[in-house]
Amino acid sequence: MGAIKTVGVIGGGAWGTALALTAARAGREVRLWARDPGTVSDIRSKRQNPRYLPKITFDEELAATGSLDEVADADALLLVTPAQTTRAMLAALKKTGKVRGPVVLCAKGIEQSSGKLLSKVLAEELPGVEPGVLSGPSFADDVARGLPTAVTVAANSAKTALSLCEALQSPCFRPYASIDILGTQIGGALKNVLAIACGAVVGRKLGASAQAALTARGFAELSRLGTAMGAQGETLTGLSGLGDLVLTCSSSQSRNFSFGLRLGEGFMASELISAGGKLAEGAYSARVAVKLARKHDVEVPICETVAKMIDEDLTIDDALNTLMARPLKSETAGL
Ligand SMILES: NC(=O)C1=CN([C@@H]2O[C@H](COP(=O)(O)OP(=O)(O)OC[C@H]3O[C@@H](n4cnc5c(N)ncnc54)[C@H](O)[C@@H]3O)[C@@H](O)[C@H]2O)C=CC1
Ligand SMILES: O=C(CO)COP(=O)(O)O
Repeated sequence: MGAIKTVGVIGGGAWGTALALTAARAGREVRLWARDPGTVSDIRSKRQNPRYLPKITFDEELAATGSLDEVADADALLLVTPAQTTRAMLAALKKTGKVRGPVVLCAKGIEQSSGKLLSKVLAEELPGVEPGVLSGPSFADDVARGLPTAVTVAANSAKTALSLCEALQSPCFRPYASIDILGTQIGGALKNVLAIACGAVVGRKLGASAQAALTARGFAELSRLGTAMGAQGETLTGLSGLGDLVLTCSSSQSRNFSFGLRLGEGFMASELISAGGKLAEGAYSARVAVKLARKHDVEVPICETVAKMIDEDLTIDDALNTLMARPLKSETAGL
């Protein structure tokens, strides 16, 4: 593929808008598709997305539109709608008949109905289109404000990964190229589930030691599943794995961590989910992550506990008892 001059961003939420700004700062011509007409008009007329990025006014002018046709033929597309909408969005893109560049998956999750990674969903819906994955420790608000951020950008070929990195690089945004598409997706999907557990521990005031233990044991789960599925070790310890896990497990800026905080404070998951509120992808990925782990014969007790808190309203105290009462395990091989 040649140099990327135009970037189409699909999704006018916090992350889609932040990535559109990133591509604009990198000198690309950017077209941003948003489902909500109010978002399109706010971005066009006020240079703001008040619903998803409150109190931020952009220096950059973004060409926002409600028409997928106007975006689909860009040199590269960033797909930035929630993970569970990926298949429908790809089908809608296919209908335009215009997709020609790589499609970079920016959502963090696993398809609930099939247990498939989003790259597999892409291969099924738009066969022949080059896949990409963008993931790593990056809060949309930080990125939109131009704070320094580094992420992993993976593609099947080094050439495509590098050209995507060049298309997005700016003084405040540093992408690292990778050819590990699979591994780059696993960290993003699992860290959201693990961040819910860390938030719950903090919400229940169980202390910083418990939070650190959970983050480290969470990383063991992410690594075991990633390794079993074929991820590269450097990916799991890199930005999209350990990097994003550390960020999300330690900050109430994370929506997944905040969802967990509420669970720790005594709210039931069913109450929180029925009240709507901000997107917490981990609530949708927990059960399917457990199923994926079973398929690969891997133990993921923290993810399993989060899945029970979400699907069965297991309380934080019962969750803690379940984890602490597990049979003793060795931390190292050979014991
Ligand atoms: N916000 C962040 O800091 C980051 C988010 N992500 C990931 O990006 C993905 C999107 O997250 P955000 O933009 O933050 O969420 P958001 O809640 O801010 O925005 C979601 C956007 O998707 C649109 N949307 C919802 N359902 C839709 C559907 N059925 N069809 C089409 N559009 C639909 C909404 O209108 C909204 O524009 C998630 O998977 C998230 O994990 C990744 C890195 C950072
Ligand atoms: O993925 C993110 C940071 O890397 C954003 O995390 P939350 O979706 O939990 O807010």
